Amino acid sequence: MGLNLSWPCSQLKEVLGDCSADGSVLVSCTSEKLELLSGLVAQKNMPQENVQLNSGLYAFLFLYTSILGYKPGKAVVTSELPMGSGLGSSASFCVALSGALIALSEGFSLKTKEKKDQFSFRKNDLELISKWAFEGEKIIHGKPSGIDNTVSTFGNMIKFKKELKTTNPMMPLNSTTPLKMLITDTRVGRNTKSLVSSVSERVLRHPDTMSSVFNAINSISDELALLVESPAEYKVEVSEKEEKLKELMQMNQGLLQCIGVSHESIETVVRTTMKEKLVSKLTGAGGGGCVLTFVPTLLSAAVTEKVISELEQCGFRCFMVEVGGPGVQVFPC
Ligand SMILES: Nc1ncnc2c1ncn2[C@@H]1O[C@H](COP(=O)(O)OP(=O)(O)OP(=O)(O)O)[C@@H](O)[C@H]1O
Ligand SMILES: C[C@@](O)(CCO)CC(=O)[O-]
Ligand SMILES: [Mg+2]
Repeated sequence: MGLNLSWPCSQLKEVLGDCSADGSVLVSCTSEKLELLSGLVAQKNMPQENVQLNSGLYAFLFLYTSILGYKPGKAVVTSELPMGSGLGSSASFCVALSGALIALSEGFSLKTKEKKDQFSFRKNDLELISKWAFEGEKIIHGKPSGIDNTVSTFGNMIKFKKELKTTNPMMPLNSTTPLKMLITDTRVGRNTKSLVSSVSERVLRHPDTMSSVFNAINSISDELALLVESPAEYKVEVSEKEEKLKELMQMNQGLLQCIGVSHESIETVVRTTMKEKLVSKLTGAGGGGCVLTFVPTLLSAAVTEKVISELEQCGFRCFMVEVGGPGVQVFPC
């Protein structure tokens, strides 16, 4: 981001007071602490165009001082994800940071894999990292569900249901077929926090209707989870499965539009891809940001290129990805 900021450890201690930093003991950021953190950031007089980064800096200072205390250190952050675009950049940032800080914290030892210089976290550590990252997400985004930090930590595909308080809210899915998606970044900036609160306001205005829409979205998620785990061995089975997936994505986009998180730019992507019978849905909080287009196994390269070129002519940016991947990993430098 081209920012280079530093705070003397003595100043952090003076402003934030004595703390018994311990990576294994989770704490939440209180509003008083947030006020102190915002004071530390405000004195850097950052340019106005960077103001949206402030919440990330509060999360950074909170996680750093809560896990490592006032130990001196240098953190360099680089990212390939577009920020504030619905790809979970805020959670990835918090997970990567928490992972690195936990790995450096006292009394912590990483499990060494056979491969030289590659380390891995134990399951309990991953849970801890995800929880710390959730605390960071709360600073950035107000009321996160926990889905983004969970996926960023554990990787692969996860079915996540926030209300499952009694049991684990997450269930890893064993996907039987690779899923390819075209990501289109509309480059329309938006903010997860304000989008989520606009949905809450709509819920207050139309509680019954919104509740029915949420139920429908829940059923789509359940159906999708079953679908991705169902085996498909033959071409015909694969294409049947893909048709169902397309239909679920299409219905999901319709419902997301209904709760007010679509955007003109998102609808442009939906219409452009629809010309080639491809289905798209917004991702993350919506309101602009990124859109996912499902890429069927047998889609020809010519059609893919045609769609990408048309989307790029609208000023959008496209990336081809496969769903799933590893979660948090640590490599010593
Ligand atoms: N790599 C990063 N480094 C520092 N801060 C970051 C980084 N990524 C995200 N942030 C912080 O998070 C904010 C964006 O979070 P937001 O939740 O709105 O977007 P997102 O996570 O990309 O999208 P979504 O939550 O919808 O998937 C940024 O304005 C910044 O404060
Ligand atoms: C929009 C949202 O569902 C994901 C943001 O990437 C919000 C959340 O679950 O915290
Ligand atoms: Mg986010």
